[in-house]
Amino acid sequence: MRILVLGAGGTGGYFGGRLAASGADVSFLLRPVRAGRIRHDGLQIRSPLGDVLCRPQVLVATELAAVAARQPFDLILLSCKAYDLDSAMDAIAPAVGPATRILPILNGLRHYPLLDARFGAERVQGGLCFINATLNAQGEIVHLDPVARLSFGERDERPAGAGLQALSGMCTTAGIEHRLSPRIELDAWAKYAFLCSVAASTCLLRGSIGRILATEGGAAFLGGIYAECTAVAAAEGEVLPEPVRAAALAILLREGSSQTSSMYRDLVAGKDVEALQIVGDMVHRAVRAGLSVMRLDAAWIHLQSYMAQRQAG
Ligand SMILES: NC(=O)C1=CN([C@@H]2O[C@H](COP(=O)(O)OP(=O)(O)OC[C@H]3O[C@@H](n4cnc5c(N)ncnc54)[C@H](OP(=O)(O)O)[C@@H]3O)[C@@H](O)[C@H]2O)C=CC1
Ligand SMILES: CC(C)(CO)C(=O)C(=O)O
Repeated sequence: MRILVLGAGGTGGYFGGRLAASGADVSFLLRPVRAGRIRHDGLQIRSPLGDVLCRPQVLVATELAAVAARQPFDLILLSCKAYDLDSAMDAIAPAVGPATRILPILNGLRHYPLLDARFGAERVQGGLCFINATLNAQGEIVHLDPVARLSFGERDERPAGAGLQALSGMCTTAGIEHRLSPRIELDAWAKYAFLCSVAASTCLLRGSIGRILATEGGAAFLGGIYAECTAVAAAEGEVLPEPVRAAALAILLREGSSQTSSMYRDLVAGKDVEALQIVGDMVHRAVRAGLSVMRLDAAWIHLQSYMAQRQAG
C-alpha cells in the first residue's frame, strides 16, 4: 500500500516516520521549508519508545501530480493543523484518485463535512491519535511520553475495507499501537469531549491538569467542563458510555498529572491555535442544542482574546 502523509509535524512526522522507518511505502507532502530541512537532515524522531532517523521520499506540491500519475497513492494521512485544512485540501487534491482514501488524524470534528464536500464522503475515513509530540528547534519530532496510539475505522460503522486492514498490518510491523475501530464516530466524539476539556482548561487556566487540580475549585471545574462536552455529544446523538467517561475523568482528575494539550503548548509558544475548530466548535454545537456551557464559553472568549492579541502583534 502506498501512503502519502501531508505534514511532518508532531503527529504526521511521528506516525509517518515510524511507518517509513519500518519499510512501508510512505512519502511526505510538505511545504518547501520543511521539505528542504527533511531532505537535508532526514526525519528524526526522539522518543521514549526509541529514537528513529529515516530518509523518506519528500514531495512538494508542484511535484505531486506527476508522481501520483505514475504511481497512485492508496491512502493519504492528513496531519495538518485544522486552520491549515483549506490549503492542505488544495495540496492533496492532485493525489486523490478514484481508489484513494483520506484518513485525517486532526483533533475535533469540524474537518469531516469539509473533507466530505471536497472529496466525497465515501473517500474519507475516521481517524484520531493520542500522543504528546512537538518539534524542537532543530525540526526533530520530540515525543514527550510513551503514549502514541492511532485509531481508525470506516465511518457509518461499515466493516473495515482492505486499505484500513493493510494499514493495521503496517502499524503492527512498525510497532505502532493502534485500534481498527468498529465505531470510529463514537471514538471520535469520546476523544473530542476529552481533548476539548483538556485544551480548554489548560489554555484558560494556564497550566497542567495537576496544577489545576491543586487549586481550590480546580477539580469541580475539570469535572464540570467534561460534563459540558459530554452533554453536547449526547445532544448530537453520541451518548458516551460510562466506562469511556470514567476513563476520561480518571485522567482529568489525576492529581500531580503533567498532562497538558497540544493547544496549550502552542499557546505558550505564542503560536496560532485551533481555538475555533476545537473549543469554538463545541460552543457553537452547544448553542445549537440550547445547552448552557459556562466553562467552555469562558475558555472560548479567552482564546478569542488571545488570537486577537496575537494578530495585533
Ligand atoms: N502534537 C500533538 O501532540 C497532537 C496533535 N493532535 C492534532 O493533530 C493535528 C496535527 O497537529 P500537529 O502534528 O501537532 O501539527 P504540527 O503543526 O506539528 O504539524 C502540521 C504539519 O502540517 C504541515 N502542513 C500544513 N498545511 C500544509 C500544506 N498546505 N501543505 C503541506 N504541509 C502542510 C505543516 O507544515 P509547515 O511545517 O510548513 O507549517 C506541518 O508540517 C492537529 O489537529 C492537532 O490538534 C492530536 C493529538 C496530539
Ligand atoms: C488528547 C491529547 C491531549 C493528547 O493526545 C491531544 O489530543 C492533544 O494534545 O492535542
